[in-house]
Amino acid sequence: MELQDNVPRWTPSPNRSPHRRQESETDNESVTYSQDDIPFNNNNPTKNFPFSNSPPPHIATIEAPSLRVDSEIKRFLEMEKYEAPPIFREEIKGNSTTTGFAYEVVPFNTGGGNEGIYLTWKDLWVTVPDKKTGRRAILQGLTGYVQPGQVLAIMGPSGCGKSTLLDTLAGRLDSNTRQTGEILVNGRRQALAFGTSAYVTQDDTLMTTLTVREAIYYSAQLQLPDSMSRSEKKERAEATIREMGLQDAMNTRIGGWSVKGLSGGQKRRVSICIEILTRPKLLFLDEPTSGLDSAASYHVMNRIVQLAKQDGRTVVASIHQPSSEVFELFHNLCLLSSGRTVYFGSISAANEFFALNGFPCTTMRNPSDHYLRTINKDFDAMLAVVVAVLDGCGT
Ligand SMILES: Nc1ncnc2c1ncn2[C@@H]1O[C@H](COP(=O)(O)OP(=O)(O)OP(=O)(O)O)[C@@H](O)[C@H]1O
Repeated sequence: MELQDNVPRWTPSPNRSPHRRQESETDNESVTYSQDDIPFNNNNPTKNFPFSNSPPPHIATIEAPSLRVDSEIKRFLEMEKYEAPPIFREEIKGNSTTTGFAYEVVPFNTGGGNEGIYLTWKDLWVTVPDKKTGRRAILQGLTGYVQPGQVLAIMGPSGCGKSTLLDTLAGRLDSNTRQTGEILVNGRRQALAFGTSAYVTQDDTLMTTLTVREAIYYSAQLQLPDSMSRSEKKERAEATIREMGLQDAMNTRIGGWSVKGLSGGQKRRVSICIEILTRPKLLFLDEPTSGLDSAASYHVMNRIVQLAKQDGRTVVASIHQPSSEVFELFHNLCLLSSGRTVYFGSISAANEFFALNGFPCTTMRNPSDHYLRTINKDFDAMLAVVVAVLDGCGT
């Protein structure tokens, strides 16, 4: 199948769209789509899962998904269109044999001062032991970047590899995993210097008997360097509490299952506070909004985005199912499915990308719901059974 230059590799051509198949079996007819042509269809659930491994007959003509980076990142990665800083061009000259685009395209600052962190990864593979096949790939050739002042959201169905990608980038993989590919910090293969990054895990492991003030103060005393005086550490702790909007809860006990204390959202913010006390330039957040209602999620994410913008921090966050409001806070989106990149690019271009590929998001729909539902194939087997049963009943 011939592909147009500017469309992603896995794009089904309009002539081979499943929707067109339903309407006509002749390949020469031209078909146009409106937004309403391709809604999620409860009467025909199979229509909703274009990335099925074994699609039902009427969508069998879709190309097998060779999921790669989207056209947006490809555009970004084209050197001639990218105004690279001089030092960056020198780097490329010195590596003329380098073919990977992470080297060639990502703007970075090589200064060692207070500049932010440009993190890029290229052709990242992670495998784990597997009884049947020896090893199983859980990340398959991922490529992407995140830059200072921006928040990258890693999204995808459960088990697609979000936490694994986060762990890989943060250098926290389990010992039974194997990793290949490149991770570059400011354009170079180097380990993150001590104190430059922080990782907020999914679980809030906090001392339930402490108040917010105590938890953050003690953490500041323990984490901050000896070169800082006691009062400077106290000042830093207070500033951080304010940054995360916890000043009104300063004297509230954290609490747990037996003693009521902070709300779930406040606990998340205390966990984040503790990790950002040292002012890390790079922040990894695993599901920062898990267990939070949409208002609390918005509050937490909004604070994080503000912190990224105001201090030029680089933030990578895995996130399950953000509301529209939360989704719009992010700068870039890395959408994964079964360990592969489905989409990598700006939040604003994601809609165009899905529409271009025959799955436009209707205006009233939450875009993140739409993308996740479009790429999720976990329940295809069940849906195929349902369709077969319905067919058997003559419905
Ligand atoms: N160390 C490991 N050994 C074996 N399998 C692993 C390991 N780490 C991850 N996996 C598997 O890799 C897949 C991806 O896991 P991961 O936790 O990254 O997914 P996720 O997208 O974060 O999921 P969720 O949204 O449910 O938290 C899963 O099938 C998981 O079982």
